Amino acid sequence: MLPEMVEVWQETLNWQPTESQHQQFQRLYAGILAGNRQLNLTRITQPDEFWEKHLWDSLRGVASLLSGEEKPLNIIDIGTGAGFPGLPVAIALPSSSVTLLDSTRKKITFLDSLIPQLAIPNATTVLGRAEKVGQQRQHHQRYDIALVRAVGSASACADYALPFVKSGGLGILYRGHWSEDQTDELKGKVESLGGAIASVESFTTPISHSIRHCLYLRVPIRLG
Ligand SMILES: C[S@@+](CC[C@H](N)C(=O)[O-])C[C@H]1O[C@@H](n2cnc3c(N)ncnc32)[C@H](O)[C@@H]1O
Repeated sequence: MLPEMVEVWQETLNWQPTESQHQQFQRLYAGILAGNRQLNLTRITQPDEFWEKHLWDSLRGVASLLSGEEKPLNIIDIGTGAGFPGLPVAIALPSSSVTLLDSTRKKITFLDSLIPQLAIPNATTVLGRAEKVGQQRQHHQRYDIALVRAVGSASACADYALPFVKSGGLGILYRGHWSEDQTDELKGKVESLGGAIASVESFTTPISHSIRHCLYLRVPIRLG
């Protein structure tokens, strides 16, 4: 069973799951544990660790969207693996559409069986490589937000994410340790892709106090 962590959600993200969202998180945890018996999906299986690294960390990247009235957004999670950060985001933002993209067929097959069990009607999957799918008409510059966690270097993640992002939208890169020098190094890359580094947020996770960063890459509003 996952811990409820009501106060921690509230204090750290100014948000807490409803009872039905908490049940969806429980079903997600059970589904990942069951999937892990056949597939090597994640090393993170203990309840507290799963809560922190898969649920809380996934939602920390979109914290600013959680409180207040939800605006329906088109979101893609690139290299989603077993569904992170995309599935917790789809549960927390039920008015938004979340596309889960991965290049590994067995991961997408797993997600296709998991999504109906979790009753998440706003999540769908796409099988393919980000470099290719991001150039397809139905995906190119179609998303308000592109999320990328643990898929490669920051430069590669920016390369994957920004082609999906529409004018005025955001690429969100989930990183561990990060330095100002790395921001300076990434700046040219992001600008060559037509974006800008809007902000870098640094935080510690609530249980293990691990250091994390989120990089917010803005695609400017294109005129004309
Ligand atoms: C280390 S896992 C991270 C999974 C998840 N984002 C997380 O944080 O738990 C990386 C995933 O990215 C996928 N991947 C790697 N390169 C990719 C690409 N070019 N396009 C789409 N998916 C890719 C892999 O198949 C794998 O499932």
